[in-house]
Formats: sequence, structure tokens, C-alpha cells
Amino acid sequence: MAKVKICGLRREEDIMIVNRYQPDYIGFVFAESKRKVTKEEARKLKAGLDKSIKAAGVFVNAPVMDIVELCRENIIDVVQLHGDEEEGYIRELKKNISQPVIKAVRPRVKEDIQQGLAFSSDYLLLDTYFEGQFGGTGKPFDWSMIPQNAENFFLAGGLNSSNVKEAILICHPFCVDISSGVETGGFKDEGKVKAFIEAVRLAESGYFKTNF
Ligand SMILES: O=C(O)c1ccccc1NCC(=O)[C@H](O)[C@H](O)COP(=O)(O)O
Repeated sequence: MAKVKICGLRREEDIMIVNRYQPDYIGFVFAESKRKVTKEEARKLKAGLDKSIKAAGVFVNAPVMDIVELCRENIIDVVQLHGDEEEGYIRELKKNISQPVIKAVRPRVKEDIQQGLAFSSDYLLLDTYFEGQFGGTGKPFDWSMIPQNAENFFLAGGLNSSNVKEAILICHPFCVDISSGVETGGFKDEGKVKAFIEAVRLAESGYFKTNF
């Protein structure tokens, strides 16, 4: 069963929505973004989050010790590196934390994914390359770049309740990750979160497998 991550939560209402629909992960964006939250905002939001949902902290080329602090204070349960972080950075981070690390790669060619698979992160996240924007683009990438042997990866980039079934059946991700596709007017939309999570569950059911 593909897991679900809803990224870019920043309001108490967003936390109430995810507590109701129970994705596996949510994301707090600490990088420059319209979805950015401060450490103190994230601490308050995390306090209201169901214990069964893991909070990923999303970072772009942040100082390692800033991430370590958030981990040690249990504000985040997973680290998502969404910038140009290289293997040395990942190793240094992993020496200092026990939380799993997701490394995002935004492939332009197949080889970018092969290089990503060599990182010592616990998971790879594949997202859309878009000049000048590190994430949250709302645009899908060419899934045919994903090699057959890729596993344990998060699939992101322009997912929504209409294309996620196809994405799961074609790409077989460990987890599907969404932000723009569950927003209306720049804010998380309860109806879209519900529809997305239902679409993921349906995609995994026998009905769609035999009808695709
Ligand atoms: O969401 C952002 O604003 C963001 C900004 C900078 C780095 C990463 C960011 N988001 C990371 C995510 O995990 C998003 O869910 C992922 O990029 C997919 O976004 P979308 O295409 O909007 O579904």
C-alpha cells in the first residue's frame, strides 16, 4: 500500500484536516517558500498532530546544526533535504541524528535518478525540476525516467486525485507526496485532501488493478 505525505502544512486548520484523514507523513517547509514555517510555529503545529503521523522537516541547503536542533527537540521525525545537498552533507547529518533522511532529486535526465540512488539517505524523493523553484511546483515530471529497479522512493511533483492512480500503477512508489494538488487559493483544502487519500487507497484496491 503506497503511503501518503501531505506537505506544506502551516495552519492549525491544516493539522485538524490531516488528523481526520490520517496520511502517513506531513511536511513542514523550513525553506524559503510561501509555505514556510518558523521553528516555533512548527513546534505548536506538531503538538496538535496525531502521534501516528510523522512530521518531515523540509530543508534547502540549511546548516546541519539547524536541522539537528529540530530533531533533538522532536519537532520533526524525518528530515527531507530538498536542495543541492551532497553525500558529505548527508553523512555529517546522519552522524548527529537518529531520524530517517529523505534526499530529494529533481531529475532532468535518467542518470540524475541513478546518481540519487547512490546517496546514503534512507529514502529518495523524486520531484519535478523547475528553474528557480526547489519544490512545490505543482507540475509532474516524466515518470519514464524512473528505472524499474528503483524502490523505497517518494514520488512528488504535480500529483492530484485524478493522476495519482496512474502514478502508483506506473511508478510503484513507497509514498506519494503532494502539496499544490490539495490546495485551493494557496491553502490546504479539506475536500482535496480527502479525495487524494481516497484515490490512493482505491488505486491499491483490486478494482483498479484489474481495470487499468
Ligand atoms: O512546497 C514548497 O513550497 C517547497 C519549497 C521548497 C522546497 C520544497 C518544497 N516542497 C517539498 C515537497 O515535499 C512538496 O510536497 C513537493 O515538492 C511536491 O509539491 P507539488 O508539486 O506542489 O505537489
